[in-house]
Amino acid sequence: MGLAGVDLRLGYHGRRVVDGASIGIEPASVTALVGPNGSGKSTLLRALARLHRPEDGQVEFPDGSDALALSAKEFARKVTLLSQSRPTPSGVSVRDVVGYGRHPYRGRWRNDDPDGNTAITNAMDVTGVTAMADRAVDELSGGELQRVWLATCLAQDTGVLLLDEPTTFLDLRYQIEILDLMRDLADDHGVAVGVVLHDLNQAAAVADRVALLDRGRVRATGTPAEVLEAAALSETYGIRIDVSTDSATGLIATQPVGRHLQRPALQSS
Ligand SMILES: Nc1ncnc2c1ncn2[C@@H]1O[C@H](COP(=O)(O)OP(=O)(O)OP(=O)(O)O)[C@@H](O)[C@H]1O
Repeated sequence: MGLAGVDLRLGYHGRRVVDGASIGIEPASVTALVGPNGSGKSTLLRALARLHRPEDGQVEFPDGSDALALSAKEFARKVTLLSQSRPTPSGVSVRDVVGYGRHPYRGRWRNDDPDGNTAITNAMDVTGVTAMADRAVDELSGGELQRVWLATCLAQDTGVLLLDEPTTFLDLRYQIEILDLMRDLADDHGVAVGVVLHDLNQAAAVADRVALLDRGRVRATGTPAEVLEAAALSETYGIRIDVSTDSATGLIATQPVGRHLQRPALQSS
């Protein structure tokens, strides 16, 4: 299961912010969306998740079927989005919030969802929130809450997982764990992962494919080595960005260059 946006035109109150963007979120693969603030990454991801209605263009599954034609429940069994801003419910336990992820499987009866408890337990386990299962979500730190929302998405058990800046608020350990988790989901479970990342080095490390957005258009798509290229990045972000390849790992490393790097102490080292 994957998902594609084809020639999407998206805007707010008549102002066009994404103009003819096409992007494929492939199964068993991680696709990273990168680009400057305001380039349209979140809007594009929200359109793929059907939370932003396109003015033009299609959202479709790999067989060409129209994702906009499914019922809300059918769509929610296939695609989920970890978005940047979700209102935090007050007085609701972590376990119950993670259980929200099961809504597409629940009907009128209690035992409509035989896989529910296992899905909830697994999702809490891999995101490291099991120990806080009985705490109220409005008492959690930003990073803890971020992991609970991720667990909610995982409990939804979809073939397409869209993540908008999932490492924001997280300490280094959980940033790395979430990148690891994305790879595991793609490699071991065939999930199509689409993720907005600001850290280009994280994008280079985790993604199979990168899409570089620039003022509402997809400027380049391809492997990290093809897309994370010094001239294109420097022009897109409006600062000098050096790019190198680690000879041992083959990983792309990007280094934005500012005056703070030109201090004598750094230059002599
Ligand atoms: N709810 C909204 N109403 C009006 N304009 C919006 C709204 N949300 C986003 N925009 C505008 O749409 C454009 C694209 O925003 P979007 O959030 O998609 O960019 P982004 O690349 O995700 O940015 P960032 O890196 O800052 O999160 C911006 O100019 C933004 O001001």
